[in-house]
Amino acid sequence: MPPAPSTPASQIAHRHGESTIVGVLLCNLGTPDAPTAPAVRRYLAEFLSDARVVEIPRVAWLPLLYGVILPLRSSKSAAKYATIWTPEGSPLKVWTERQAKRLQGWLGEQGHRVAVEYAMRYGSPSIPAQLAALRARGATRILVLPAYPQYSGTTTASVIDAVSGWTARERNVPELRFVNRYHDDRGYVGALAARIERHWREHGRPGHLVMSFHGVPERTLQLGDPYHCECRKTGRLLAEWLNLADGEWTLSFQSRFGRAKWLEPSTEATLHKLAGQRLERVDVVCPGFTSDCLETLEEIAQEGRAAFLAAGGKDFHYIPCLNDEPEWIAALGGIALRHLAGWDTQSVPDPKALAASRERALALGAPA
Ligand SMILES: C=CC1=C(C)c2cc3[nH]c(cc4nc(cc5[nH]c(cc1n2)c(C)c5CCC(=O)O)C(CCC(=O)O)=C4C)c(C)c3C=C
Ligand SMILES: [Fe+2]
Ligand SMILES: [Fe+2]
Repeated sequence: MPPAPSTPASQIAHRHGESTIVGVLLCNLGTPDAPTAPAVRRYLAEFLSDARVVEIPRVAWLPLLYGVILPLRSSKSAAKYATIWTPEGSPLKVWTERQAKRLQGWLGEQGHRVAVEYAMRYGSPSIPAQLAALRARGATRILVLPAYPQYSGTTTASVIDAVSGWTARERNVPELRFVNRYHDDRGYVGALAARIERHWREHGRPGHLVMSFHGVPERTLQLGDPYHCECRKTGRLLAEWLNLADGEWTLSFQSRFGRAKWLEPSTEATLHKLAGQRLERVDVVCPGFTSDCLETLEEIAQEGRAAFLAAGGKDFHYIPCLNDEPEWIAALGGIALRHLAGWDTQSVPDPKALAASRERALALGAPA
């Protein structure tokens, strides 16, 4: 909070010397406030007018967005959201909020004094609002932790843009660090493997595992976006961890949008192909999504299942996302701590340790 203009200078100086804290901002994509056409329209308008997401010149794209896409898609999408909505709200928001709370708890248990908040790139609570909230809690150093394990210009870089937009308007900018990726983090891949193995202990192993990642236009790969390579690496590491042979798993890309060519193979085509192979069962996991959301619960668990069964597939299991699994919270904590290295996050010092260090200092002749 900036001091009120009338605050005496002596008090301002005092406030600037107040104790500080390290903040962590867990940033996810965002989701509508309600499963209704107007709320979905507001959300999609903000999301799809981000030039990081749709890389088409604004003069060509905005008339198409406002004239065709929003009028057609908002109510169709709202009907899909209605099928996954929970009493507490949109699953993406519910899980992200829970992850932030659990991460705060985990870091506290490890003896770290850190303020954790969550934010949404589109919709609420916004990144600027939550950076301001961390500031209000006394954070002078902030780690920005996107909920995306694989870096993409369409997602991770857009979070960085939003943070930069906020700092451009601030006078006393906190120290900032960004986590750009953790696609090959042992904690993350291990938490995914634990999630899948638990499913297999309860239900047996499937004939085939599909790892479905959110797609992006193929052009982004040609332009140097590392997303495709990072998805492939996550897939390979996960398959190794699960001891899957080459023919036992497929990596695919879902959520195609628009007419351009997107990364392949598509999840839809992959499920269609597998349905024809007389396998006992196919499981689908979505490793790029750390929280269940519309893309996993509706597109995969509902639409994907229906398409697979309609094409002659026998049995389909959707394996839920990491959500608030304890292994995942510990992995997130490990990722945060590695990026916080050198920033003092220790809890209020133990009075005994303080007294002992004062004794040592006095013995060395330091002033009391
Ligand atoms: C228009 C192009 C899109 C790109 C590029 C894109 C990349 C991308 N998205 C995610 C994660 C999520 N996307 C979600 C929903 C969603 N995505 C797009 C479009 C693009 N995404 C749309 C239009 C929508 C909205 C839903 C719809 O109308 O179909 C979600 C779920 C949000 C929720 O509320 O549950 C997530 C999560 C990633 C990781 C990514 C690039 C790597
Ligand atoms: Fe998306
Ligand atoms: Fe989708």
